[in-house]
Amino acid sequence: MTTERLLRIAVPNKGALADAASQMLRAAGYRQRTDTKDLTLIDTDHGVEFYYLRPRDIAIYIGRGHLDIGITGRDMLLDSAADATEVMALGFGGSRFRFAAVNGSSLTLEDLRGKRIASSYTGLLQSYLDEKGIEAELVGLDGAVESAIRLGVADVVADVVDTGTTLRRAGLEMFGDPICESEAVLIQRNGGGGLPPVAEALKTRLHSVLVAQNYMMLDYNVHTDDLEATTALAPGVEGPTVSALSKEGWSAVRVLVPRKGAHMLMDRLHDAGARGILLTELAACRL
Ligand SMILES: Nc1ncnc2c1ncn2[C@@H]1O[C@H](COP(=O)(O)OP(=O)(O)OP(=O)(O)O)[C@@H](O)[C@H]1O
Ligand SMILES: O=P(O)(O)OC[C@H]1O[C@H](OP(=O)(O)OP(=O)(O)O)[C@H](O)[C@@H]1O
Ligand SMILES: [Mg+2]
Repeated sequence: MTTERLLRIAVPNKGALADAASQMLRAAGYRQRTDTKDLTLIDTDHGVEFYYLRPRDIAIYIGRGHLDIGITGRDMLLDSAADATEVMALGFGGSRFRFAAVNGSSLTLEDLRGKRIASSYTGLLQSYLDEKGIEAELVGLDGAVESAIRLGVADVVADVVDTGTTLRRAGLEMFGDPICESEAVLIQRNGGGGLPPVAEALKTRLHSVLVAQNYMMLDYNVHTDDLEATTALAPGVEGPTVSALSKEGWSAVRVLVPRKGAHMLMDRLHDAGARGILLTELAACRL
């Protein structure tokens, strides 16, 4: 009998992605560590082993073939230039990578020529500048990049922006187009061969969590005369489930609807004759 090896999965151990990554894996049915000092966790039921690592290092481990699959930020994957590729966007940890300078400087991309630009993402930054044909001096810093201008080490910064609070507090303004639109992504080695079969189960389960987050279940009752109109408004994925109600001439309808616009849809269904409309959360979902 052959025993399949465990699938080695990298998960951010700290920072902006760590909690949400573990939560998503839990929602997909996997065990997750309960003590943040644990470096690994084996889930034998699912044939997987989790390694909790710095998000910046995850693409390196995967690109060099020491781990199979993992969660990191798209910006970090691109910055690393590792031999790894994005498999699935995971819908959390959204941020933009932007240029910023002192308030009122009103710089443009062209003004970057010959400037000193501080960043923790010099790989990503250099590729962008090369693509735009701009030569500048890059100053690599580990973090808290927003202070680099005030401290005189750089003229401009390129950094991760979420709410923009950190930039505002540092008296900086963004300029130019976003260098990268990032979010948490599932990554694997380029080529992707040789993974244990449970890798496919992981992708399916994560996808099912995304669907469950993006869709809701809608139930309503409707008179048969209005059924065509209401099902046209909410056709579902493969068509709604329609069952007979004990009340003569009425049907019960159950249908999956996108979360976005669900309340607007309830109003329109009501106008079209639907009654007793219920909107409920999905815990998980396989389409
Ligand atoms: N405030 C934020 N909101 C959303 N995403 C963020 C935020 N800060 C960072 N990220 C994203 O999370 C990922 C990991 O960044 P994070 O800040 O956790 O790592 P780090 O800077 O290496 O570590 P740390 O900040 O803990 O020293 C990156 O893809 C980044 O774009
Ligand atoms: O737009 P905001 O909502 O303010 O978020 C952006 C800030 O969050 C991150 O900082 P982090 O706490 O990760 O520190 P670091 O810069 O040292 O990595 C990022 O580097 C920005 O500084
Ligand atoms: Mg950070």
